Amino acid sequence: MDEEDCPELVPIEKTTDGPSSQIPVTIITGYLGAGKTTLLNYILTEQHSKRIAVILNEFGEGSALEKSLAVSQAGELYEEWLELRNGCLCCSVKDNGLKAIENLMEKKGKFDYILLETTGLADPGAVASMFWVDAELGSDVYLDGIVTVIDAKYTMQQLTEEKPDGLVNEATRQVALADLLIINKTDLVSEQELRKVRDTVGSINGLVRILETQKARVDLSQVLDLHSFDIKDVTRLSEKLQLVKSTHPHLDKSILTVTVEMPGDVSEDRLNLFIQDLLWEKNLKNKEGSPMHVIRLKGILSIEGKGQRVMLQGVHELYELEETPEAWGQEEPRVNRLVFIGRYLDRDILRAQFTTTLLNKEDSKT
Ligand SMILES: Nc1nc2c(ncn2[C@@H]2O[C@H](COP(=O)(O)OP(=O)(O)OP(=O)(O)O)[C@@H](O)[C@H]2O)c(=O)[nH]1
Ligand SMILES: [Zn+2]
Repeated sequence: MDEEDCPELVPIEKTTDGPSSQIPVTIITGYLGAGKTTLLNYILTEQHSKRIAVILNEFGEGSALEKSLAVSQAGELYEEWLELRNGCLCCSVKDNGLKAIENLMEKKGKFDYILLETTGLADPGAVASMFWVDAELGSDVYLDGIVTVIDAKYTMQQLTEEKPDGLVNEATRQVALADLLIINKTDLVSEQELRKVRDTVGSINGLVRILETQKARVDLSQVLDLHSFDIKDVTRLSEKLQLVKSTHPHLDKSILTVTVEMPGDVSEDRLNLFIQDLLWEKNLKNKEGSPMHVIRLKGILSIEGKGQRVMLQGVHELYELEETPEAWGQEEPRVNRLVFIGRYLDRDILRAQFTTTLLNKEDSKT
């Protein structure tokens, strides 16, 4: 096999006994200056009963915590964790936060939630993927969700920014990967501008839940414990996937959401081939000949020989199929629902291609 073409990625087998014994991590992402640190400072200073550990990518100007933390500022990387009055822990790092999480785990027992801020230009997919592939980290923590903060005033400009290499820009990637989207700085725009932002981000990511804020003042319960990647709440996921509609592009060359729904059972082998063709080989093309580029993939599947619903999760080239505790009912029609978020996606072609994973009568005879 040609090693160059084929990434060394395999579907992940879960080795732990589920998320219950692990600490949830929420990734907070968003373009430069959108309000990520404001959100985290708000959470840190707010009274709540949770013991949250926060990893800031670095302290911005005028941060409420800046003064107290200057004391522990040693070198490039703050190794020191500051314990706040409300029981939270805080540190700041300059590189990606995974090292910080590893160090943090030495303080296990002192906190029950981790919030990780990425830098404004980070690809949250890359950060998210690390939780999946880093087995050592993965046994201590699990990814709860990706929260993207956007700036109501500048987001349209950021989403349309052209990258010289023709790649998807960071702002769009962050919106595409979000499980929760916070439209911040609503004080700076009119109701009309806000509606445009809402419609545009909704056209990119048809799955995302949207909140609107000033100074990132959110209800914490809407941000934490989303269970976006695990099988904790399959019923809700199934219902949610039923409601998601394919979207129409609002911006040139934009990313959009495509949904495919098909009754029947799929063959697990053919399903893996379909996903790998799409995510790894990238040999599915749209009508114009551009290779489809999937950023986020989610689904509930009915796999041959399995009594339980199977959940599909994908971020960039990584994906996972996991059997859920929820069984198909006796009389219930078995149906597959998939949601794709990405660029150059063509619904008809995806549907046609997905059909090849379905079992027909011939198959079931053999
Ligand atoms: N007008 C207005 N300004 C806000 C709001 N929320 C945050 N800001 C300001 O926006 C600036 C950037 O906020 P940060 O929280 O540092 O943004 P960030 O996303 O962490 O920025 P980077 O880490 O540098 O990418 C700060 O000066 C905030 O005070 C808001 O709702 N309205
Ligand atoms: Zn920040």
